[in-house]
Amino acid sequence: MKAQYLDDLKRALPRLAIRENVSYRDITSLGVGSALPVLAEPQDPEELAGLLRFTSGHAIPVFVIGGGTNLVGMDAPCPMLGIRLHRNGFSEFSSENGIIRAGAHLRLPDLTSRTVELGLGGLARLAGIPGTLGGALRMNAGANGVSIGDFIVKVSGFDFRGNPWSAGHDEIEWRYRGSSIPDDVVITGAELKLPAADRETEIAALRSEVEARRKREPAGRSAGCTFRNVSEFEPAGRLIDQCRLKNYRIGGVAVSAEHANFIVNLDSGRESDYVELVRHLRCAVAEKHGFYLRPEVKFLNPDALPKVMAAVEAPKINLLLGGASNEREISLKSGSAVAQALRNGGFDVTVTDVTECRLLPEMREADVVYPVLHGGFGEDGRIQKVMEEAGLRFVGSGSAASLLTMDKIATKRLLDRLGIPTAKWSVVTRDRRELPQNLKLPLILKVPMEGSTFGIVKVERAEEWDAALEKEFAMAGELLVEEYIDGIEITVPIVNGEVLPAIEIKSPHGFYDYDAKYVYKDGHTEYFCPARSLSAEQVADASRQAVKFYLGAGCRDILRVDFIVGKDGVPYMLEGNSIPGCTATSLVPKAAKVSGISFEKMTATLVYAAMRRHEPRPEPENAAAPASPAPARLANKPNPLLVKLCHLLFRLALVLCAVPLIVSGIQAMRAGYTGWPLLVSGLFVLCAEFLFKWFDRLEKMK
Ligand SMILES: NC(=O)C1=CN([C@@H]2O[C@H](COP(=O)(O)OP(=O)(O)OC[C@H]3O[C@@H](n4cnc5c(N)ncnc54)[C@H](OP(=O)(O)O)[C@@H]3O)[C@@H](O)[C@H]2O)C=CC1
Ligand SMILES: C=C(O[C@H]1[C@H](O)[C@@H](CO)O[C@H](OP(=O)(O)OP(=O)(O)OC[C@H]2O[C@@H](n3ccc(=O)[nH]c3=O)[C@H](O)[C@@H]2O)[C@@H]1NC(C)=O)C(=O)O
Repeated sequence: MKAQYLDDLKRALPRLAIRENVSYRDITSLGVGSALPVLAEPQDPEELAGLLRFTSGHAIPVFVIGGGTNLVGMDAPCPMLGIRLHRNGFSEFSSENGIIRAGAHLRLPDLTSRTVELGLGGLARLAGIPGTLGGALRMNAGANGVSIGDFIVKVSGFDFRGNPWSAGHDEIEWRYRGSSIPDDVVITGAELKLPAADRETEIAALRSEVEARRKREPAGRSAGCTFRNVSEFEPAGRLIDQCRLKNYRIGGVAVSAEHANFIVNLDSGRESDYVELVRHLRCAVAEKHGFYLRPEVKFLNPDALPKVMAAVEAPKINLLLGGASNEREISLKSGSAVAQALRNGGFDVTVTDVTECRLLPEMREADVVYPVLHGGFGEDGRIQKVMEEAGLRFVGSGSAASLLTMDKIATKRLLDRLGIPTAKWSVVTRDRRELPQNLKLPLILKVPMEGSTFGIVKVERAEEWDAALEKEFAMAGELLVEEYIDGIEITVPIVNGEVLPAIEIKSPHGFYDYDAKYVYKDGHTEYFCPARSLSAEQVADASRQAVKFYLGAGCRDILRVDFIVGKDGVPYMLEGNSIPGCTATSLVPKAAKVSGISFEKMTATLVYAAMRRHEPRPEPENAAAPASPAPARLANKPNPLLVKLCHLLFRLALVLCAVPLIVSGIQAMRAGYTGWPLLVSGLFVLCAEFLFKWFDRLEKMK
């Protein structure tokens, strides 16, 4: 059917090259679909501007087509007018003062070989990309770790109303396979700055890239990679391949036998076949790997992408970050990194910066809540309690285990109970502040409820004790004191009950404080994974103790357990972290990577662990969410004198009850009555305490 506006367009722009019913086989590399009703090919910027003024003035929808190497045509007639820049007016190539000016119609292989001829480097690794510069810029085309955006000085074009548009490198956000160049812009050219390079070397690099690509990728008709990679460690091609779907065919299209992320048109493919196959691959990968692949190709049909995405729905995750503790900044970084990893895996992620401990609507709406909060209410069990009470599924330990691992004094008590070696320790308060006599200097003073090494002070000499206490009492009224253990610091991550390789930490400060952990990044603190200075037995020993603590404390999903391996070779446990950091310098992702688990896989696995749990006691819909009370410190030890006094009084009360019973029993028996029940009851009451103690002992015997 002829487009109604066509005659008016021809009258308005008589020189404009217009083609009707152009087969998608002629204008796209994949070649599925029927034919594009109208294709306009402006020959210079002025004609392009005129065309855009006409289409916007007549409300005619348009789309831009470059080399067509990433496009999927449609079976039904396309309601949009296609605009393709004509070779004549948009293939400029010039070089002046180190700046290359190139037209948007130039194909990347052409652009690359011309720059290499001029002795310029940088682009050789992009030499095999078949699209035009325009398409490459819009999608920030890349290969082998290099993207076109890296070399751009300025991009120029026209917006869809026909007005000139341009933007400098820094005004554009260059993403993996995407840029912030507005959708309603036709790119006409760009300026690039390339480094000088040896011509012969670059020519050789270019040839080897083209050759490698020829071997790796299918020769038939395709639109390049179908899906974006989840990450460089989770390439879509491998994920599909592992589903054994090479050669899988629907109608006239099939998964390439050479590279599973390519779908090839076997000559008679329809758009509907292609969409069905993309849906099938997406479902298969979701089922086997738990990732929700996102298409890289562009569908002309506006209904196609929603249909593909509807094939399998990704879980909704509400990621909590920020918090109100000292560690807020770290949580913002960790949380953003986790959110990005989950998005790379195709999850539907909403991010909430929480500053108060309460239930929020987005938490209820999510399938899983993923708290990445360090310290404060995020890690001491309060937010977990709120979620448990609302029956929400969330990643990480529950409220009781969170509180236990956050509370350094409670942790010490548990370590003693479980027989896990730990530094000798004591507790000081404002009332009992003297240097514990049973501990040897140097000592470490710790604020019990702080994380990330906040509030840790080392006391080398007795004279430093009072000053150190003053500093620490500003943060808490009760402090943990422990003997300093000279040795090698290691940390053992546990993810879903699986122990990951231990990491050895070498801090420039002697001990791993906040600065060493976050401020100096990789440059100053050194990490070795696997640990380089310990024997396999020592690492195995630490791993066993870490698991003992993980189970003993009732933790789940994720835990990082810190140790110092002393000069005696014993791993002394310091503490557990139930929400360990996930920044660039964080340790759990490092260890996961060493054991072949990508960050994306690790975060996805944690989401699934939470999804499998059933949290009981759901609250009624829209119930008001009470602010959570501050947590009671775990096992706060009562005054021992008071306990002793109560015990004595209890014993006295027992004797006072027992004596009248025994006396009455004897008297009754003497008088010829059945007094023995009274006598036996009295004796029981008298012996009750000893009986309880005896039963307790029997129960504890293994
Ligand atoms: N790495 C590889 O091996 C491969 C990479 N590719 C990449 O795919 C992309 C395809 O390039 P190409 O074939 O030229 O593009 P296509 O013709 O396939 O068009 C793809 C999209 O690019 C946009 N586009 C194309 N030209 C322009 C322009 N002049 N101005 C504004 N937007 C434009 C359009 O986006 P919109 O619809 O949003 O306007 C269009 O939908 C490139 O990035 C290419 O490098 C392709 C195959 C293999
Ligand atoms: C093809 C495109 O870009 C390509 C680009 O050409 C190449 C070269 O740098 O790197 C990316 O492919 P890719 O990640 O699949 O790279 P490859 O080197 O082919 O494969 C990655 C890994 O997956 C494995 N792999 C790949 C395909 C397969 O069927 N089976 C398999 O196991 C490979 O063995 C390799 O270990 C880009 N794809 C994406 C989605 O980022 C495109 O954008 O259309």
